[in-house]
Amino acid sequence: MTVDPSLILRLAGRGDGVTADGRHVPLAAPGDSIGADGTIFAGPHHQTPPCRHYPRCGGCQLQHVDDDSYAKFLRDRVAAALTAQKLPVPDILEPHLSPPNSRRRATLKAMRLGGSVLVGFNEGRSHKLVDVRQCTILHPALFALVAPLRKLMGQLLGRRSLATIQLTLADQGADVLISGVEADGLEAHDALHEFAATNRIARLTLDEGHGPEDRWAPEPVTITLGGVPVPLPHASFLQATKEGEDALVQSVQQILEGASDVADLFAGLGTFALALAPGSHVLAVEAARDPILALRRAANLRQLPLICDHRDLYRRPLTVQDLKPFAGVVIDPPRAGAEEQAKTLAQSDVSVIAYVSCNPQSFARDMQILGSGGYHLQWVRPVGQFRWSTHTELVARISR
Ligand SMILES: C[S@@+](CC[C@H](N)C(=O)[O-])C[C@H]1O[C@@H](n2cnc3c(N)ncnc32)[C@H](O)[C@@H]1O
Repeated sequence: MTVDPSLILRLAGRGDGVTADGRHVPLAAPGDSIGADGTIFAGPHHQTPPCRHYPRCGGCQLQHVDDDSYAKFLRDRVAAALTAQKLPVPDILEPHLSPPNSRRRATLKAMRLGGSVLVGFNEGRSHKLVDVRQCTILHPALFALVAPLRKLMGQLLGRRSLATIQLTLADQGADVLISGVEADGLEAHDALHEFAATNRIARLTLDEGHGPEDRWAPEPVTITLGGVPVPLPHASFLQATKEGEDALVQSVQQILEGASDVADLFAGLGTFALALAPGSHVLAVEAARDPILALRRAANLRQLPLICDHRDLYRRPLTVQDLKPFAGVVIDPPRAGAEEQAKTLAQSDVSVIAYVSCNPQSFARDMQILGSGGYHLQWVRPVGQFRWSTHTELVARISR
Protein backbone atom coordinates (compact mmCIF):
# COMPACT_ATOMS: atom_id res chain seq x y z
CA MET A 1 0.00 0.00 0.00
CA THR A 2 1.41 3.43 -0.89
CA VAL A 3 1.12 6.22 1.68
CA ASP A 4 0.27 9.75 0.57
CA PRO A 5 3.62 11.61 1.05
CA SER A 6 1.78 14.74 2.23
CA LEU A 7 -0.05 12.93 5.05
CA ILE A 8 1.00 13.82 8.63
CA LEU A 9 1.95 10.51 10.24
CA ARG A 10 3.20 11.59 13.67
CA LEU A 11 4.25 14.49 15.88
CA ALA A 12 7.95 15.27 16.37
CA GLY A 13 9.40 15.94 19.84
CA ARG A 14 8.83 19.70 19.57
CA GLY A 15 5.24 19.19 18.43
CA ASP A 16 5.52 19.74 14.65
CA GLY A 17 3.59 17.34 12.42
CA VAL A 18 5.82 15.07 10.30
CA THR A 19 4.71 14.05 6.81
CA ALA A 20 5.24 10.61 5.28
CA ASP A 21 8.10 12.10 3.23
CA GLY A 22 9.75 13.58 6.36
CA ARG A 23 8.77 17.27 6.25
CA HIS A 24 8.11 19.05 9.57
CA VAL A 25 4.93 21.15 9.53
CA PRO A 26 4.11 23.39 12.54
CA LEU A 27 0.49 23.28 13.79
CA ALA A 28 -0.42 20.11 11.88
CA ALA A 29 -2.01 17.05 13.53
CA PRO A 30 -1.62 13.36 12.65
CA GLY A 31 -4.07 12.56 9.85
CA ASP A 32 -3.90 16.09 8.32
CA SER A 33 -2.66 16.44 4.77
CA ILE A 34 -0.48 19.24 3.47
CA GLY A 35 -1.21 21.03 0.19
CA ALA A 36 1.53 21.99 -2.31
CA ASP A 37 1.39 25.60 -1.00
CA GLY A 38 1.70 24.41 2.63
CA THR A 39 -2.05 24.66 3.43
CA ILE A 40 -3.08 22.27 6.23
CA PHE A 41 -6.17 20.19 5.40
CA ALA A 42 -7.55 19.08 8.76
CA GLY A 43 -7.91 15.33 9.29
CA PRO A 44 -9.88 13.36 11.90
CA HIS A 45 -7.45 14.14 14.78
CA HIS A 46 -7.37 17.90 14.21
CA GLN A 47 -9.49 19.71 16.81
CA THR A 48 -10.48 23.35 17.15
CA PRO A 49 -8.02 24.88 19.67
CA PRO A 50 -10.08 25.89 22.73
CA CYS A 51 -8.03 28.99 23.63
CA ARG A 52 -8.08 32.27 21.74
CA HIS A 53 -4.36 32.83 22.49
CA TYR A 54 -3.33 29.69 20.62
CA PRO A 55 -0.84 29.45 18.88
CA ARG A 56 0.89 32.62 20.16
CA CYS A 57 0.98 31.66 23.83
CA GLY A 58 3.95 29.42 24.53
CA GLY A 59 2.26 27.18 27.11
CA CYS A 60 0.09 24.98 24.88
CA GLN A 61 1.70 23.99 21.57
CA LEU A 62 -0.64 21.06 20.92
CA GLN A 63 -4.16 22.46 21.33
CA HIS A 64 -4.94 21.54 17.70
CA VAL A 65 -4.48 17.85 18.46
CA ASP A 66 -7.26 15.62 19.87
CA ASP A 67 -6.78 13.56 23.06
CA ASP A 68 -6.07 10.30 21.18
CA SER A 69 -3.21 11.87 19.26
CA TYR A 70 -1.94 13.72 22.34
CA ALA A 71 -1.84 10.47 24.34
CA LYS A 72 -0.03 8.77 21.46
CA PHE A 73 2.47 11.66 21.37
CA LEU A 74 3.27 11.09 25.08
CA ARG A 75 3.71 7.34 24.51
CA ASP A 76 5.96 7.97 21.49
CA ARG A 77 8.19 10.35 23.52
CA VAL A 78 8.79 7.65 26.12
CA ALA A 79 9.38 4.92 23.52
CA ALA A 80 11.78 7.14 21.51
CA ALA A 81 13.88 7.95 24.61
CA LEU A 82 14.20 4.24 25.49
CA THR A 83 15.02 3.29 21.90
CA ALA A 84 17.72 6.00 21.77
CA GLN A 85 19.42 4.17 24.69
CA LYS A 86 18.99 0.85 22.81
CA LEU A 87 16.61 -0.36 25.52
CA PRO A 88 13.62 -2.61 24.75
CA VAL A 89 10.28 -0.80 24.91
CA PRO A 90 8.07 -2.38 27.62
CA ASP A 91 4.32 -2.17 28.10
CA ILE A 92 3.40 1.51 27.84
CA LEU A 93 0.16 1.96 29.78
CA GLU A 94 -2.67 4.38 28.99
CA PRO A 95 -1.33 7.90 29.71
CA HIS A 96 -2.83 10.09 32.42
CA LEU A 97 -4.06 13.40 30.93
CA SER A 98 -4.87 16.12 33.45
CA PRO A 99 -8.16 17.85 32.58
CA PRO A 100 -8.31 21.42 31.27
CA ASN A 101 -8.23 24.16 33.95
CA SER A 102 -6.57 22.00 36.59
CA ARG A 103 -3.09 23.60 36.86
CA ARG A 104 -2.58 24.59 40.49
CA ARG A 105 0.84 26.23 40.16
CA ALA A 106 2.08 28.59 37.45
CA THR A 107 4.53 31.43 36.89
CA LEU A 108 3.23 34.54 35.13
CA LYS A 109 5.16 37.59 33.96
CA ALA A 110 4.06 41.24 34.14
CA MET A 111 5.37 44.33 32.32
CA ARG A 112 4.32 47.72 31.02
CA LEU A 113 3.85 48.23 27.30
CA GLY A 114 2.93 51.75 26.22
CA GLY A 115 0.13 52.82 28.50
CA SER A 116 -1.00 49.34 29.50
CA VAL A 117 0.12 46.56 31.81
CA LEU A 118 0.45 43.03 30.46
CA VAL A 119 0.11 39.94 32.67
CA GLY A 120 0.57 36.52 31.12
CA PHE A 121 2.87 33.91 29.66
CA ASN A 122 5.76 34.23 27.21
CA GLU A 123 5.08 33.69 23.53
CA GLY A 124 6.59 30.43 22.25
CA ARG A 125 10.42 30.72 21.93
CA SER A 126 10.29 34.49 22.58
CA HIS A 127 10.51 37.07 25.37
CA LYS A 128 7.29 38.78 24.24
CA LEU A 129 4.36 38.51 26.63
CA VAL A 130 0.86 37.30 25.82
CA ASP A 131 -1.58 39.33 27.93
CA VAL A 132 -3.89 36.48 28.92
CA ARG A 133 -7.62 37.18 28.81
CA GLN A 134 -8.51 33.48 28.74
CA CYS A 135 -6.62 30.40 29.89
CA THR A 136 -7.63 26.79 29.31
CA ILE A 137 -5.01 25.28 31.64
CA LEU A 138 -4.98 27.42 34.83
CA HIS A 139 -7.28 26.43 37.71
CA PRO A 140 -10.24 28.89 37.76
CA ALA A 141 -9.28 30.06 41.29
CA LEU A 142 -5.88 31.16 39.93
CA PHE A 143 -7.15 32.57 36.62
CA ALA A 144 -9.63 34.74 38.59
CA LEU A 145 -6.59 36.61 39.95
CA VAL A 146 -5.16 37.64 36.58
CA ALA A 147 -7.35 40.74 36.11
CA PRO A 148 -6.86 41.95 39.74
CA LEU A 149 -3.12 41.33 39.34
CA ARG A 150 -3.09 43.49 36.21
CA LYS A 151 -4.56 46.33 38.29
CA LEU A 152 -2.12 45.73 41.16
CA MET A 153 0.90 45.59 38.86
CA GLY A 154 -0.23 48.91 37.33
CA GLN A 155 0.28 50.37 40.81
CA LEU A 156 3.60 48.62 41.55
CA LEU A 157 5.54 48.15 38.32
CA GLY A 158 8.39 50.50 37.47
CA ARG A 159 8.63 51.81 33.90
CA ARG A 160 11.15 49.23 32.75
CA SER A 161 10.71 46.40 35.20
CA LEU A 162 9.64 42.87 34.42
CA ALA A 163 7.94 41.19 37.36
CA THR A 164 7.47 37.47 38.00
CA ILE A 165 4.33 36.22 39.74
CA GLN A 166 4.29 32.69 41.14
CA LEU A 167 0.82 31.35 41.89
CA THR A 168 0.13 28.20 43.91
CA LEU A 169 -3.24 26.90 45.05
CA ALA A 170 -2.80 26.01 48.73
CA ASP A 171 -5.36 24.57 51.18
CA GLN A 172 -6.38 28.08 52.28
CA GLY A 173 -6.54 29.57 48.75
CA ALA A 174 -4.04 31.29 46.45
CA ASP A 175 -0.44 31.72 47.56
CA VAL A 176 1.04 34.64 45.56
CA LEU A 177 4.76 35.45 45.36
CA ILE A 178 5.76 38.56 43.38
CA SER A 179 9.40 39.31 42.44
CA GLY A 180 10.85 42.24 40.48
CA VAL A 181 8.87 45.12 42.01
CA GLU A 182 9.66 47.55 44.82
CA ALA A 183 6.70 48.31 47.05
CA ASP A 184 7.78 50.89 49.61
CA GLY A 185 5.47 53.56 50.99
CA LEU A 186 1.89 53.84 52.08
CA GLU A 187 0.35 53.78 48.60
CA ALA A 188 2.05 50.49 47.68
CA HIS A 189 1.13 49.04 51.06
CA ASP A 190 -2.54 50.00 50.58
CA ALA A 191 -2.59 48.54 47.05
CA LEU A 192 -1.18 45.21 48.28
CA HIS A 193 -3.59 45.12 51.20
CA GLU A 194 -6.61 45.86 49.02
CA PHE A 195 -5.61 43.20 46.47
CA ALA A 196 -5.11 40.57 49.18
CA ALA A 197 -8.27 41.37 51.16
CA THR A 198 -10.61 41.75 48.16
CA ASN A 199 -9.44 38.52 46.54
CA ARG A 200 -9.21 36.52 49.79
CA ILE A 201 -5.56 35.69 49.13
CA ALA A 202 -4.11 33.03 51.47
CA ARG A 203 -0.63 34.58 51.45
CA LEU A 204 0.90 37.49 49.55
CA THR A 205 4.70 37.66 49.51
CA LEU A 206 7.12 40.08 47.89
CA ASP A 207 10.71 39.38 46.94
CA GLU A 208 12.34 42.77 46.42
CA GLY A 209 15.76 41.21 45.90
CA HIS A 210 16.45 40.24 49.52
CA GLY A 211 14.42 37.02 49.73
CA PRO A 212 10.68 36.50 50.24
CA GLU A 213 8.89 38.68 52.78
CA ASP A 214 5.23 38.08 53.65
CA ARG A 215 2.98 41.15 53.31
CA TRP A 216 -0.26 39.32 54.04
CA ALA A 217 -0.69 35.91 55.68
CA PRO A 218 -3.76 35.80 57.95
CA GLU A 219 -3.20 32.13 58.83
CA PRO A 220 -0.48 29.50 58.27
CA VAL A 221 -0.49 28.21 54.69
CA THR A 222 -0.49 24.45 54.11
CA ILE A 223 -0.80 21.91 51.32
CA THR A 224 -2.44 18.59 52.14
CA LEU A 225 -0.46 15.60 50.86
CA GLY A 226 -1.55 12.03 51.60
CA GLY A 227 -4.22 13.47 53.93
CA VAL A 228 -1.61 15.35 56.01
CA PRO A 229 -1.45 19.19 55.99
CA VAL A 230 2.18 20.25 55.40
CA PRO A 231 3.38 23.86 55.96
CA LEU A 232 3.98 25.27 52.45
CA PRO A 233 7.35 27.04 52.07
CA HIS A 234 7.63 29.78 49.41
CA ALA A 235 8.11 28.58 45.81
CA SER A 236 8.04 24.91 46.76
CA PHE A 237 7.84 22.13 44.24
CA LEU A 238 4.34 20.70 43.91
CA GLN A 239 3.02 18.33 41.24
CA ALA A 240 1.40 20.62 38.66
CA THR A 241 -2.16 19.33 39.07
CA LYS A 242 -3.98 17.51 41.87
CA GLU A 243 -5.17 14.96 39.29
CA GLY A 244 -1.56 14.35 38.17
CA GLU A 245 -0.47 13.97 41.78
CA ASP A 246 -3.27 11.42 42.40
CA ALA A 247 -2.31 9.42 39.28
CA LEU A 248 1.38 9.34 40.28
CA VAL A 249 0.65 8.45 43.91
CA GLN A 250 -1.71 5.66 42.88
CA SER A 251 0.92 4.14 40.56
CA VAL A 252 3.69 4.47 43.17
CA GLN A 253 1.50 2.81 45.83
CA GLN A 254 0.72 -0.02 43.41
CA ILE A 255 4.42 -0.52 42.56
CA LEU A 256 5.57 -0.49 46.20
CA GLU A 257 2.65 -2.48 47.61
CA GLY A 258 3.82 -4.79 50.41
CA ALA A 259 7.26 -3.15 50.84
CA SER A 260 7.55 -2.52 54.58
CA ASP A 261 10.63 -0.24 54.35
CA VAL A 262 10.80 2.34 51.60
CA ALA A 263 13.17 5.19 50.69
CA ASP A 264 11.64 8.26 48.98
CA LEU A 265 14.52 9.96 47.15
CA PHE A 266 14.11 13.62 46.04
CA ALA A 267 11.12 13.71 48.38
CA GLY A 268 10.17 17.43 48.25
CA LEU A 269 7.29 18.10 50.64
CA GLY A 270 6.49 14.39 50.86
CA THR A 271 3.99 13.76 48.05
CA PHE A 272 4.94 10.06 48.04
CA ALA A 273 6.39 9.68 51.56
CA LEU A 274 3.12 10.80 53.20
CA ALA A 275 1.01 8.57 50.95
CA LEU A 276 3.20 5.56 51.84
CA ALA A 277 3.96 6.26 55.52
CA PRO A 278 0.79 4.91 57.12
CA GLY A 279 1.61 1.40 55.78
CA SER A 280 5.42 1.48 55.46
CA HIS A 281 8.44 2.84 57.30
CA VAL A 282 9.71 5.63 55.07
CA LEU A 283 13.02 7.46 54.79
CA ALA A 284 12.48 10.76 52.91
CA VAL A 285 15.61 12.36 51.42
CA GLU A 286 15.64 15.89 50.03
CA ALA A 287 18.30 18.58 49.45
CA ALA A 288 16.17 21.70 49.86
CA ARG A 289 16.07 22.71 53.51
CA ASP A 290 12.62 24.33 53.82
CA PRO A 291 10.57 21.48 52.34
CA ILE A 292 12.31 18.72 54.31
CA LEU A 293 11.85 20.68 57.56
CA ALA A 294 8.17 21.23 56.69
CA LEU A 295 7.73 17.53 56.01
CA ARG A 296 9.46 16.56 59.26
CA ARG A 297 7.18 18.88 61.24
CA ALA A 298 4.02 17.53 59.62
CA ALA A 299 5.09 13.87 60.02
CA ASN A 300 6.12 14.35 63.66
CA LEU A 301 2.81 16.00 64.52
CA ARG A 302 0.97 12.92 63.21
CA GLN A 303 3.56 10.55 64.70
CA LEU A 304 4.03 8.88 61.31
CA PRO A 305 6.79 6.28 60.77
CA LEU A 306 8.75 8.72 58.60
CA ILE A 307 12.38 9.82 58.97
CA CYS A 308 13.59 12.91 57.12
CA ASP A 309 17.16 13.27 55.82
CA HIS A 310 18.40 16.66 54.55
CA ARG A 311 20.93 15.50 51.98
CA ASP A 312 22.27 16.34 48.52
CA LEU A 313 21.80 13.16 46.49
CA TYR A 314 23.96 14.41 43.60
CA ARG A 315 26.99 14.81 45.83
CA ARG A 316 26.14 12.09 48.34
CA PRO A 317 23.82 9.48 46.84
CA LEU A 318 22.64 6.74 49.21
CA THR A 319 25.33 4.06 49.16
CA VAL A 320 24.74 0.35 48.64
CA GLN A 321 25.08 0.00 52.42
CA ASP A 322 22.58 2.85 53.05
CA LEU A 323 20.11 1.10 50.71
CA LYS A 324 20.30 -2.28 52.51
CA PRO A 325 17.20 -1.83 54.75
CA PHE A 326 14.89 -0.96 51.85
CA ALA A 327 12.76 -3.39 49.86
CA GLY A 328 11.45 -0.54 47.73
CA VAL A 329 12.56 2.89 46.52
CA VAL A 330 10.62 5.75 44.94
CA ILE A 331 12.86 8.18 43.09
CA ASP A 332 11.61 11.46 41.56
CA PRO A 333 14.61 13.57 40.52
CA PRO A 334 14.71 16.95 38.71
CA ARG A 335 15.03 17.07 34.89
CA ALA A 336 18.71 16.10 34.98
CA GLY A 337 17.81 12.69 36.40
CA ALA A 338 19.83 10.85 39.06
CA GLU A 339 22.89 9.33 37.41
CA GLU A 340 25.02 8.92 40.55
CA GLN A 341 22.13 7.53 42.59
CA ALA A 342 21.25 5.12 39.75
CA LYS A 343 24.83 3.77 39.89
CA THR A 344 24.58 2.74 43.56
CA LEU A 345 21.00 1.52 43.13
CA ALA A 346 22.23 -0.70 40.26
CA GLN A 347 24.52 -2.50 42.74
CA SER A 348 21.94 -2.72 45.53
CA ASP A 349 19.53 -5.45 46.67
CA VAL A 350 16.45 -3.19 46.48
CA SER A 351 13.84 -5.39 44.83
CA VAL A 352 11.45 -2.79 43.36
CA ILE A 353 11.86 0.82 42.22
CA ALA A 354 9.13 3.31 41.33
CA TYR A 355 10.83 5.85 39.05
CA VAL A 356 8.90 9.12 38.57
CA SER A 357 10.42 11.33 35.89
CA CYS A 358 9.80 14.70 34.22
CA ASN A 359 12.31 13.95 31.44
CA PRO A 360 12.16 10.73 29.38
CA GLN A 361 15.79 11.24 28.18
CA SER A 362 17.40 11.31 31.63
CA PHE A 363 15.04 8.52 32.73
CA ALA A 364 16.20 6.32 29.84
CA ARG A 365 19.86 7.03 30.65
CA ASP A 366 19.30 6.07 34.32
CA MET A 367 17.33 2.98 33.21
CA GLN A 368 20.31 1.96 31.11
CA ILE A 369 22.50 2.13 34.26
CA LEU A 370 19.94 0.18 36.32
CA GLY A 371 19.64 -2.39 33.51
CA SER A 372 23.40 -3.00 33.59
CA GLY A 373 22.94 -3.92 37.28
CA GLY A 374 20.25 -6.50 36.44
CA TYR A 375 17.04 -4.47 36.77
CA HIS A 376 14.15 -4.84 34.30
CA LEU A 377 11.74 -2.15 33.21
CA GLN A 378 8.29 -3.74 33.51
CA TRP A 379 5.96 -0.95 32.51
CA VAL A 380 5.78 2.81 32.04
CA ARG A 381 2.78 5.08 32.43
CA PRO A 382 3.17 8.46 30.66
CA VAL A 383 1.73 11.43 32.53
CA GLY A 384 0.45 14.58 30.82
CA GLN A 385 0.13 17.09 33.67
CA PHE A 386 1.19 19.93 31.39
CA ARG A 387 -1.72 19.35 29.06
CA TRP A 388 -1.25 20.39 25.43
CA SER A 389 2.47 21.05 25.97
CA THR A 390 5.27 18.79 24.73
CA HIS A 391 6.44 18.25 28.34
CA THR A 392 6.26 14.51 28.99
CA GLU A 393 6.35 12.92 32.45
CA LEU A 394 6.12 9.29 33.50
CA VAL A 395 6.06 6.72 36.28
CA ALA A 396 7.77 3.34 35.79
CA ARG A 397 7.94 -0.01 37.56
CA ILE A 398 11.48 -1.39 37.69
CA SER A 399 12.41 -4.59 39.49
CA ARG A 400 14.98 -7.34 39.88
C1 LIG B 1 10.60 16.66 40.74
S1 LIG B 1 10.74 17.26 42.37
C2 LIG B 1 9.94 15.96 43.25
C3 LIG B 1 9.47 16.31 44.64
C4 LIG B 1 8.52 15.30 45.28
N1 LIG B 1 8.90 13.92 45.02
C5 LIG B 1 7.08 15.53 44.85
O1 LIG B 1 6.53 14.70 44.11
O2 LIG B 1 6.47 16.53 45.25
C6 LIG B 1 12.45 17.03 42.68
C7 LIG B 1 12.90 17.34 44.07
O3 LIG B 1 14.32 17.07 44.13
C8 LIG B 1 14.92 18.03 44.97
N2 LIG B 1 16.36 18.06 44.63
C9 LIG B 1 16.97 18.74 43.63
N3 LIG B 1 18.29 18.48 43.61
C10 LIG B 1 18.51 17.60 44.62
C11 LIG B 1 19.67 16.93 45.10
N4 LIG B 1 20.86 17.16 44.54
N5 LIG B 1 19.55 16.08 46.14
C12 LIG B 1 18.34 15.85 46.70
N6 LIG B 1 17.21 16.46 46.31
C13 LIG B 1 17.29 17.33 45.28
C14 LIG B 1 14.16 19.31 44.68
O4 LIG B 1 14.30 20.23 45.74
C15 LIG B 1 12.73 18.78 44.52
O5 LIG B 1 12.07 18.78 45.76
